[in-house]
Amino acid sequence: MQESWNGYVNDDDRALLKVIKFASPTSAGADCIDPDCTWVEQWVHRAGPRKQIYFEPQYVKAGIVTCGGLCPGLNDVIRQIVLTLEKYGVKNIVGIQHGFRGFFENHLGEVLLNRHVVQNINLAGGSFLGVSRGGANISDIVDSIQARRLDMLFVLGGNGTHAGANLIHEECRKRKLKVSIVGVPKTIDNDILLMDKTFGFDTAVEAAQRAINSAYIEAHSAFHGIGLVKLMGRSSGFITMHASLSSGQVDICLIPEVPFTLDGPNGVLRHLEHLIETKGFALICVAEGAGQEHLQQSNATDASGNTVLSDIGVHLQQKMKSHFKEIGIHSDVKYIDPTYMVRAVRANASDAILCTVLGQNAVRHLSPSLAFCHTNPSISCCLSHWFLMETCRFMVPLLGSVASQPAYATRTMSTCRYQKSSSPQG
Ligand SMILES: Nc1ncnc2c1ncn2[C@@H]1O[C@H](COP(=O)(O)OP(=O)(O)OP(=O)(O)O)[C@@H](O)[C@H]1O
Ligand SMILES: O=P(O)(O)OC[C@H]1O[C@](O)(CO)[C@@H](O)[C@@H]1O
Repeated sequence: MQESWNGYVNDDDRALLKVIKFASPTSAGADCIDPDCTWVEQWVHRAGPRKQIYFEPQYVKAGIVTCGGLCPGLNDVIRQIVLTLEKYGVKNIVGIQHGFRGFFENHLGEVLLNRHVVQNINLAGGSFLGVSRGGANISDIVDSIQARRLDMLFVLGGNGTHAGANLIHEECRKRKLKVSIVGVPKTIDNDILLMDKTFGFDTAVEAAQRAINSAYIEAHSAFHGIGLVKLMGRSSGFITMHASLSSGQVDICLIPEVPFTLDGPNGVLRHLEHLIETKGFALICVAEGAGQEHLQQSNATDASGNTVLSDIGVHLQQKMKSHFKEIGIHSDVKYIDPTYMVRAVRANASDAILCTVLGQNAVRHLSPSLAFCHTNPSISCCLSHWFLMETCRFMVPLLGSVASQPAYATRTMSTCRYQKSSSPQG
């Protein structure tokens, strides 16, 4: 007899990662593996509630950790993971404080989590558990996982965090520990090409509008005003581009993917002169990673090994001031750096929904066949399908950029949908 629809995802369900078959490498956005653009299907496990789960919820101890930089929506994901775990009957849920450091810095105790504790944490930005960079001593972390008797660990973070999560998973396998490591990709920069959109990005773009609008008003009101806004984006310009496009006020948008010259007939400074001559004012939006070639590099790295960037905003501000002084034209430069103001805010409605479904699906996939799959899963949404992807695929090489991925417009414009289920897993 045919089984009726029950709201569960079949373990053999798959989602297709890429849906366009390019006919030619010259087609817009084509990323072909050979000159014939041979079609390679990439199927991934579909995410969602499973009929059978591996763990006995009442005996499970689950941990949650947030690593890297802040991102709007972290609290929404933490909250939803806790609420969903509780729906399954898991009672022992703990938060690890301040990223991977919380595993072995003894003064950072576990935070007990339940629906009462997390009920309102989504009303604030930041991470309820705290974040940190550095401190990924894998062996110590796995010792700590063993000592704490964790059965599952939800790791929220970016490419560095996923590299760490992958190593933790491998170490657990080596020690034959039955610990399920689940990654939840987090990057405010939205530079994971496999996903429609990462949580926090939408909020950051929206929050950046205030800064852009203020810079516009300052520039517009001043005599020969030039407004300059610096936004986040270490190696990708998605926030800057989207914030500029949506504002409709930006004259010059500078992103890491597109090199530019400052001086000369095609330089930014010459174009500014033109804008001042013709419009009377100008507005520039720059991503923090743009134009690094114009600056002295320090070779310094942060605690996680990320390159510390030189300040392109301050550099542009100085260059513009001295340029207009040199050519004897008055200018009034107003510089706004709202970097942390767009990152520390609470998630907007669209990100809140994205985080809710991410949190739910991160918990839901723990079926017998997937709980300890060969490579640990990370949860994502692509072309409206929620899917599970090996965590290692979220590491550095898959990070995207505007220029290297012209197809980004379709990627960021498609939206994630979710199905509500009335089952306990729903
Ligand atoms: N290659 C790596 N292998 C193992 N652990 C890593 C690696 N890179 C970074 N980590 C660890 O992962 C954690 C977070 O890394 P990082 O600070 O680079 O942030 P991220 O996850 O990339 O997020 P963000 O997008 O905010 O930068 C840190 O504890 C760091 O030590
Ligand atoms: O100052 P922090 O906390 O190291 O974070 C800065 C970095 O974090 C990011 O926001 C990514 O999370 C980058 O865009 C930025 O370069």
